[in-house]
Amino acid sequence: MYYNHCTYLAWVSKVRVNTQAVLKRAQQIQGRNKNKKQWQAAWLLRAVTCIDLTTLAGDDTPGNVHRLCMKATQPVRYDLLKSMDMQDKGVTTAAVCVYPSRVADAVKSLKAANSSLPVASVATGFPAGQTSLKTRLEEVRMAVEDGAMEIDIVINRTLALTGQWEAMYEEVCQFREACGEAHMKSILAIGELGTYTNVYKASLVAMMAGSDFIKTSTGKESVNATYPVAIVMVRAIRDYFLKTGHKVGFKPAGGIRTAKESLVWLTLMKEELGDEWLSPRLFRLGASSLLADIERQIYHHVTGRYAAYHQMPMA
Ligand SMILES: O=C[C@H](O)COP(=O)(O)O
Repeated sequence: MYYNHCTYLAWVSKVRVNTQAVLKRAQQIQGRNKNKKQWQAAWLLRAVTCIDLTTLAGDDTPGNVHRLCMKATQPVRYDLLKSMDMQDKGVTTAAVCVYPSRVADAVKSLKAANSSLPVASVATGFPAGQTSLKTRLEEVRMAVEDGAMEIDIVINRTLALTGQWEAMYEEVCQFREACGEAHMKSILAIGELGTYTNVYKASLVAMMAGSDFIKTSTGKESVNATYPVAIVMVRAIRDYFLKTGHKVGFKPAGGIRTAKESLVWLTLMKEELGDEWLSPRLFRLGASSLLADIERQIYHHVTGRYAAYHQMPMA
């Protein structure tokens, strides 16, 4: 057990979220992105280092996973990095993220490239989580066995929506155990949780059960990473830290496509949780199509012109 049962149940049952305050704060944060132009490239590079570069498609093959891995190891064109004197700083994304059946391909590609980038894998019946517990646990173990160092589990929304928080806690504890040494990120699938109060409660339960990160979405729900939901989740992280001393990371994911959005996410982390949450140890951006726009903005910063997407290697 990661947390005293009775204390945690009492805490979860008392939770109430003030929706108006959350919406107001989210609005403020979006207007707060006033990074000075000369610092923007540095912030964009910071965003790159926090990306879990993702492919989660039915037509994933060893070939496109290999390209993804190569892009993750060299996410920004060498000439652009050189112009910013960053070519020797080892700029990579934080991880690559793939389906369990593609973990071995990603591990092989990164190893061949002499890269120590971690492979993350979604598991536990991603995205819906509607398979037997036995199957979900086995999936985690197999992904770890294939070399995944990070596992993105999906929580059981049925348990959350029916208020079975203790049962959810027990399940996530079992996922934690199945992960072994691998880091565990718990995906709440906020688009299916109904209320902000449920989002806060699910965040608490996931953290109490030993999650290293809590993550907004699978990218497959109709509502994914929104700023109001992020406020609720990062406040839960802050409250949990103040109460227990444990620092849990945050991963917004799903529908994040533009450099501008990545800057808002960084601002949100800095203002709500502080500078320590601005590094890949405690912050990730889960995204399949964000890097191209960031690289274009960096190109613009360096050259004063915008590049066409085809001028950037696959992102
Ligand atoms: O975990 C990552 C998400 O699945 C990525 O979603 P996205 O394809 O909308 O960027």
